[in-house]
Amino acid sequence: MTAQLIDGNALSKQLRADVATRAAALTARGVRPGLAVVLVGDSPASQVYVRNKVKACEDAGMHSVLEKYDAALTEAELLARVDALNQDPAIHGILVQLPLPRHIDAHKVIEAIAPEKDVDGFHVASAGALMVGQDGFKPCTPYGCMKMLEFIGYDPKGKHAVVIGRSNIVGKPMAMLLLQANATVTVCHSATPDLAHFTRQADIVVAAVGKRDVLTRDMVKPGAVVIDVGMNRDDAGKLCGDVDFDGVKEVAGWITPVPGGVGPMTITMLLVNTIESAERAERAASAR
Ligand SMILES: NC(=O)C1=CN([C@@H]2O[C@H](COP(=O)(O)OP(=O)(O)OC[C@H]3O[C@@H](n4cnc5c(N)ncnc54)[C@H](OP(=O)(O)O)[C@@H]3O)[C@@H](O)[C@H]2O)C=CC1
Ligand SMILES: Nc1nc(=O)c2c([nH]1)NC[C@@H]1CN(c3ccc(C(=O)N[C@@H](CCC(=O)O)C(=O)O)cc3)C=[N+]21
Repeated sequence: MTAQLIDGNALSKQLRADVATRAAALTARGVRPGLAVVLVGDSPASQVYVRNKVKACEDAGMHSVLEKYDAALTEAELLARVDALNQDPAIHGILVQLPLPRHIDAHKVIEAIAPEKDVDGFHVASAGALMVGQDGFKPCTPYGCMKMLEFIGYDPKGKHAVVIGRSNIVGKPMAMLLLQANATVTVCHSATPDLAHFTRQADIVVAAVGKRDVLTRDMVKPGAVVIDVGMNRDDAGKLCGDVDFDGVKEVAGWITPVPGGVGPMTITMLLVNTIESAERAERAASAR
């Protein structure tokens, strides 16, 4: 059996067209949706991602501001910038690219972002809202993974989902969203003794570790949906995920590629959250 591909580029194209329509409508009503992306330091990988985000914004007809700072920027200076963006009515979403240099406390910076502009969904208020089922921004990567399941018409209800990884930005919120969608969820991590024992039972596997070949074909139940969040480089320097794609595609029912899978969906959901934020800001202004 050969798995069907879940095309993150194709789904992104659909969803971004809707974002562009909403952006045009908002702009026509005098509210140009705006995203600020803040990058500290000059890691080449971050530069690429950040440029992609800004370009995606512009393509959707949204306003975007890229603020780049030297790695020596102090925490106080960064907090002051975040505060200025919180006050700026032209900005509806603020993204501070992670990781930050070691001398800056990332938690402190994320908590400084106004929750109504937290389009990354990383603020404790957003995480709390997700946990208790209230309105708030969902983290873009897991949100994008849920959209991919929806796209293929796969309802997680009653299914066993295994999430590999428990970070605050991917694994934990992914587990929460799957739980909300009525899956039975298992979360595995570096202290899980026999990963394959769990993944072999899974109808849905989400790999979010950051290591190549974490999931191989012997670990996958035939027909399972396999979502690969990982972003790694192989020995030749080529981009690859956490999943041994060539092996796993022979047993899985569905699989996401890297590149062209979850990565573009993350950027798409960032645009979706930003447009949603701008629409909320417009409603709040008209209610005043
Ligand atoms: N496509 C996209 O849009 C995005 C991709 N990424 C990529 O996704 C990957 C994960 O990112 P992120 O969540 O931030 O990473 P983290 O490093 O924060 O988390 C990795 C998780 O994997 C777990 N882990 C490590 N080794 C193993 C193992 N051998 N078996 C099982 N679990 C293991 C860790 O366990 P423990 O908690 O015990 O340490 C941890 O929970 C990275 O490759 C990253 O680049 C991230 C964000 C967006
Ligand atoms: N505050 C913050 N928010 C983030 O959302 C965030 C972050 N920090 N730090 C880094 C991670 C990583 N991340 C990716 C987004 C898109 C692709 C992406 O578009 N990938 C393309 C390939 C890109 C390439 O060719 O290198 C693809 O998979 O097809 C990858 C990774 C967002 N992150």
